[in-house]
Amino acid sequence: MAQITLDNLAHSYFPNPRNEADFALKQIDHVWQDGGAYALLGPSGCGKTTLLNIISGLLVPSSGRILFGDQDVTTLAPEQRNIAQVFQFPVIYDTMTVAENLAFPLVNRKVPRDEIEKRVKSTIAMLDLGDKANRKAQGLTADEKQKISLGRGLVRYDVNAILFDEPLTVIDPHMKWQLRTQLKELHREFGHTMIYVTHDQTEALTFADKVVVMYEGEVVQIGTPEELFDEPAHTFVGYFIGSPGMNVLPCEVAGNRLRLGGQEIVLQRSYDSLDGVVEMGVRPEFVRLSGNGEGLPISISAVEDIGRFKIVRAQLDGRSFDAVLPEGTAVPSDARAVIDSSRINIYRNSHLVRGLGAGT
Ligand SMILES: Nc1ncnc2c1ncn2[C@@H]1O[C@H](COP(=O)(O)OP(=O)(O)OP(=O)(O)O)[C@@H](O)[C@H]1O
Repeated sequence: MAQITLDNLAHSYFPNPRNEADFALKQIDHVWQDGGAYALLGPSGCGKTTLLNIISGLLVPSSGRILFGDQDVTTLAPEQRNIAQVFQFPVIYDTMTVAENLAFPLVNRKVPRDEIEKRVKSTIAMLDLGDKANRKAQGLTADEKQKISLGRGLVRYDVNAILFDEPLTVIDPHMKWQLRTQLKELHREFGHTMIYVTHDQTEALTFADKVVVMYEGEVVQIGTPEELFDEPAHTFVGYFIGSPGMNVLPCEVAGNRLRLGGQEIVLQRSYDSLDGVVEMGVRPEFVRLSGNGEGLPISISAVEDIGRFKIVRAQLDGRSFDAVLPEGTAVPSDARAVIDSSRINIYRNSHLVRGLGAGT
């Protein structure tokens, strides 16, 4: 296992990139700690696969270096990097049995026979493929084939890292949860460095200790699930994480005063004068509704009862604005929105501004 360092990395698929937009991966500096469980999360086209392929060696970056420990591996081929990779679709041998498929990466590396037997047996048990061990892969379902693919990554124990590229896409929803939990347990037990690419926030947040959020070729935040929820570093993270996402509204900020919806809110922190586009962000979970005239005027367009909570869809200052209310909370007919000021984040040009100290 190894720490993986991305040093000044950037990649363009164009031979002569002319501007930022020509880069699928803008400049990235990042260290993946040895033994960490990371998720690489972002929408389609943000550069996740490009980054993963650079780490695995399928792609040589246009600039920058990649290090495993102290070794510069930037130009090394995938087979020289000692990495296991699991792709979106099964990569297995149809004519081999399940057990033979799992043994294959170990046989290739000349692992002793009794060790191979032990590893294959425990991988089969973990993936619940016991009754299929001696069946040819050919006749198995897509789910089962993908489980073998996962197994071929997990059966190896001496790898620098295991990379997963949307590995559960073809897996049945119920099984997804089960496999994710198993991956997490495995990580706890063996401590491999794992990098898991997904565009699904639930997958990322349940699997990873640290989530790396990408947007338009850039890493916009690296944090624990809690950090991404409490203090999104970029408005995109606010939208993308959480369901519904964070409310983001243009506003004016002076010192510790925020003006929104024709009213003033006293903030907990104070801000120097902010130029550019200034916005406030607050999670719908930190908004309550009042029926006594307190709070900001809103107009409610829908109330969705989800069971354990209600989502109130509204407009505030001409922008969409959501509130999440606990089960059983009444929605007043002339409701106004009361925002927990300690949970307001301030953004300048989409990036979080931290502000100073507690407000007065
Ligand atoms: N081989 C290629 N040649 C040219 N452009 C490419 C190539 N592969 C990817 N791109 C472009 O690079 C950008 C990043 O793509 P990438 O596949 O890394 O994103 P992604 O986040 O993995 O998306 P998805 O979730 O859809 O796989 C996209 O604009 C894509 O069109």
